[in-house]
Amino acid sequence: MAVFGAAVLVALAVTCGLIWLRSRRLSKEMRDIPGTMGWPVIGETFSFISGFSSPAGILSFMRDRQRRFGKVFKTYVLGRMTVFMTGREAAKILLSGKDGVVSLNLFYTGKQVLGPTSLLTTNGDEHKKLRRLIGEPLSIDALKKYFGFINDLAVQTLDTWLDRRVLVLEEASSVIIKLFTLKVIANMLISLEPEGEEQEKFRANFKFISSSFASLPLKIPGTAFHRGLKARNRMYAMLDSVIAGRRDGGEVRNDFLQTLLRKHAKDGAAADEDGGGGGDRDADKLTDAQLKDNILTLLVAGHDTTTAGLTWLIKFLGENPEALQKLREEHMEIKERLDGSSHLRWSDVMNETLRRATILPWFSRKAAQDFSIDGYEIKKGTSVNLDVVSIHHDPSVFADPYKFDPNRFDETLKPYSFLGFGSGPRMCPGMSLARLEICVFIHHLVCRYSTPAGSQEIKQQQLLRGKVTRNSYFSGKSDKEQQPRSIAQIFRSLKHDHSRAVTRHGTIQEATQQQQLRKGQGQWNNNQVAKPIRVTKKHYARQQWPSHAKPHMID
Ligand code: HEM
Repeated sequence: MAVFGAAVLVALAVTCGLIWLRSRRLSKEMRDIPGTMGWPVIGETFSFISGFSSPAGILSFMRDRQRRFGKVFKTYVLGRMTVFMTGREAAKILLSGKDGVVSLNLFYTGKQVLGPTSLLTTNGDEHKKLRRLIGEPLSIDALKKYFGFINDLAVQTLDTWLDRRVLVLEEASSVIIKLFTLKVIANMLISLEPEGEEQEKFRANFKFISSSFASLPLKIPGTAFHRGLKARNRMYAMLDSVIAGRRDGGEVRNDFLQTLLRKHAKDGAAADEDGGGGGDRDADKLTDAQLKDNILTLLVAGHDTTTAGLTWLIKFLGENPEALQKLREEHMEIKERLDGSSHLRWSDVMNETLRRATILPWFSRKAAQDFSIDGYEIKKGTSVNLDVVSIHHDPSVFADPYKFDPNRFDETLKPYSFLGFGSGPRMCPGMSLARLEICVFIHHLVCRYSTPAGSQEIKQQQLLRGKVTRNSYFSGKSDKEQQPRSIAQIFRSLKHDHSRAVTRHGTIQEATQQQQLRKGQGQWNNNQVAKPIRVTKKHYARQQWPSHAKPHMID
């Protein structure tokens, strides 16, 4: 076993060394681009991680280098020579997709887990075709039918907080993921029931898949990558059986999978794994392999991001009572009008959250051809990253950029200045679903947890008294016993806890990435997003908290 371990370590060291040498050669070829490669093999990875972990987040790493080298600089981080660039002009070149200048740059582990026909592993015409075929069931109109399910689940999830005296932001995030975002997306894609054995199996497999995405590329039993691939196989077996059930005519559901199965059946029959045999007409149909790869892709890309968006939104609202009050007034009005068929219209607060939090801090691409930017030549094959955090905090576009000010979205923004959902051919196809989920959740949050009129000072008894049940909410009853809960109190504790987390570890996202590094899972994918840090019942019982997630007792 020890010999085997040593052999793996030697192989890893040799691979890292070779990658480093290749990167040095590339760096020499691009000697005009300012920047530093840092230490041999490690490069600037430690500064990158420590910048990431600072209160200012990745912005501190970027700002420091932008001051020294300018808007385009090279560095060696996370096992790659990479060129960071920022600004609206760079965004236009990298995101507009014009002339196929760049392609998406996913880590090896991500590619293997998501499969060769995922939206995230394809480029060019193949990618364009997939976007077209998959995008339709994610349009606003197509999503209307999920409103009822999302609405019920939001209410149920919020019910779990009703009797709490303490809410830790990381825990809130974990509840949101477990009870809301993951269930919404699994139900919307394949009608997975929110409770039961199948849901449990699905969640367990999904957890392995999620963590393998950002692991070391070792396909050895016991490693996160190996576990992830195994879980992927189990997930695909489950999808195969669901697909077979639908085709046998046993089950007809009103979900994403059914829409695609109906649309992409070959002459009324099933599409084959090979995707061939049907002539030109079938070139525009999805194969089963494409269907499965992309269901998994939507799951992976769709639930962590939405969870992070919701968590940050809760944090910012807690810190900005004025915005919270305005939002509450707006949503109380919506609530008056809500008759099951109205839609929620609200976006500024969410856009401002996505600007300040910048859930995907940089977008990773690979130069598909030589191109120039700001007078610098970028060679084909170079890893290039668009630093979105700096764009979102550019004072020439966003005055007082660190202020949480939803009103700034009342003005028309300059092109490529807000990239919360990206832009161009890779713009987020799940944007409408994410907006719907967040909007419905926040609607119930601000309507049900209230600050007593005219007072920001909430008494503990008010917080603990009474319970707003789902029925009483929908029946419109609002007697004192049913409206006493204070969102301000909860937010105050969230703010307290999160400011600690931010001070010690940067952001929720970074804290998680650090955890993964500590666990030896090494590198992460650039597109990785926030994961909850678990605070379990045991922690409460023993009063032992993960150091960055100590809860604040309200009383
Ligand atoms: C608040 C929630 C979300 C945020 C902030 C977000 C953000 C983004 C951003 C910035 C991109 C572009 C990345 C790039 O250009 O490299 C993207 C792409 C993507 N998103 Fe989202 N997203 C969210 C929710 C969702 C949901 C709910 C889904 C699935 C239903 C989803 C699926 C995807 C996919 C598949 C891509 C890749 C598209 C492609 O490469 O063509 N996202 N997302």
